[in-house]
Amino acid sequence: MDWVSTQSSFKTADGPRRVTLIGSTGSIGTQGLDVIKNAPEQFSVTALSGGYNLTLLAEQAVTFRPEVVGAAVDNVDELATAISSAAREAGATGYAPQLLSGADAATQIAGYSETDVVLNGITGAIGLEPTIAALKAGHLLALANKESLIIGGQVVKQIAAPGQISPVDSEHSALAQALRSGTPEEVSKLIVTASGGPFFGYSYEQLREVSPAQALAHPTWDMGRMVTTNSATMVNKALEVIEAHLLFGVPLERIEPLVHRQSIVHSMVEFIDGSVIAQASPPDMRLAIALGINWPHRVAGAAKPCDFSTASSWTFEPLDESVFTAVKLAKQAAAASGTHMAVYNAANEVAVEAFHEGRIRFTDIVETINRVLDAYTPVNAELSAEVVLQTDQWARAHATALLKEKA
Ligand SMILES: NC(=O)C1=CN([C@@H]2O[C@H](COP(=O)(O)OP(=O)(O)OC[C@H]3O[C@@H](n4cnc5c(N)ncnc54)[C@H](OP(=O)(O)O)[C@@H]3O)[C@@H](O)[C@H]2O)C=CC1
Ligand SMILES: CC(=O)[C@@H](O)[C@H](O)COP(=O)(O)O
Ligand SMILES: [Mn+2]
Repeated sequence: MDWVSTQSSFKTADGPRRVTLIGSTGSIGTQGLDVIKNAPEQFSVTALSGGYNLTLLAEQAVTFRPEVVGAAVDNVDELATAISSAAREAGATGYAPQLLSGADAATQIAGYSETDVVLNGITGAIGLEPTIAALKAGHLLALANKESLIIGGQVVKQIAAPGQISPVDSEHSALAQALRSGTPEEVSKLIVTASGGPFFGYSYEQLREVSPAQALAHPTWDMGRMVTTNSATMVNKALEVIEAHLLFGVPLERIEPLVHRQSIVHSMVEFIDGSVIAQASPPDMRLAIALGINWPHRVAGAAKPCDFSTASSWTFEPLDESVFTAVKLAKQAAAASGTHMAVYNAANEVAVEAFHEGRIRFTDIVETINRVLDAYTPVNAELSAEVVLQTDQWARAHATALLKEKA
């Protein structure tokens, strides 16, 4: 527990927090704006960064009136036109934000100085540069984009001040809350719960035949395409085990996945006296987002609590690691070197796209990660963001070539 302080020693502004949202048009981003809309006395929006959904981004901009708006599109005029037309439709006048566009817009916006908190809700390795920019600018980083921490590893940890990252991933928010119950020396185990995804109980042979539509039918959460697919392969749980290790400094052998089909207990900490502290709430990311952007303080009414007035059951069962090998593979990769997880993640991102394009089977996703890791030899260079990004590029190219051979 060396890094995310359970009480947060990181100094944030007193009073209302100014929030920058990276990936504002996605699942995390839109729920983040919902949290802010419901607590206007606690938060304001400084900057919004989206990808390609300019209609939604422009609507958000006109509603929340941030100082800066950015999109991934190449031409800034497209963004300007979208905002003018959203303003006209809403009858809004006199709003002229600073506009940014292109591949670098999210990073520039994450580093924009006039803010207190950056919610990073982008998907994938492209979140690394915004994560680093937010940390270097001295902002609290409410981190949903787990990939940036996992691939950045020690590079990100060295840039972050103690308590500068607040977890938004539901399991890590739960762990951070449970860890408030004891000292680092008193922690014996982190238990990371998993819904089990849509294919819980499937054999390997059954998994070979599943379709993209089936993989996107998550039993409990409504999320973006990448994280939903990762839940189905258990790559999401694999990434989350490594994320917990990096956030809380607990050794990998003392972090375990546990299937909990209801997604109500979001994770648990076992202490040395045999006590287990769990965090429970119905599956609603607004709770973790609200706590993340307001860390370490709770936001009243952020989400509904469990309803214990009617009978319900919570179940817990081990993950079948003979069928779902992603967690074991990630633990091996994370132990191998500081860049193996960048390879793991990049190979996964390429394979997930190929699966959704109908080019490979579901079981080929983890198989591809395995094969790219097997082919990887770390470069003999000091670990840096550049080395991580070069490794990411190598792994993408290698995975792409492997999948071409397969076709
Ligand atoms: N959704 C959830 O409940 C949870 C998500 N997470 C994590 O949070 C992160 C976000 O997930 P989620 O919200 O589901 O993902 P989504 O796919 O719903 O959203 C991704 C966001 O990133 C934007 N984006 C895509 N490409 C670019 C680009 N090149 N430059 C800038 N922005 C870009 C998208 O913009 P646009 O749509 O405009 O193209 C969108 O705003 C992931 O790391 C995920 O693992 C963690 C826990 C729960
Ligand atoms: C909501 C959230 O944090 C997701 O990362 C969630 O954990 C996905 O569910 P799985 O447990 O199925 O991976
Ligand atoms: Mn999660």
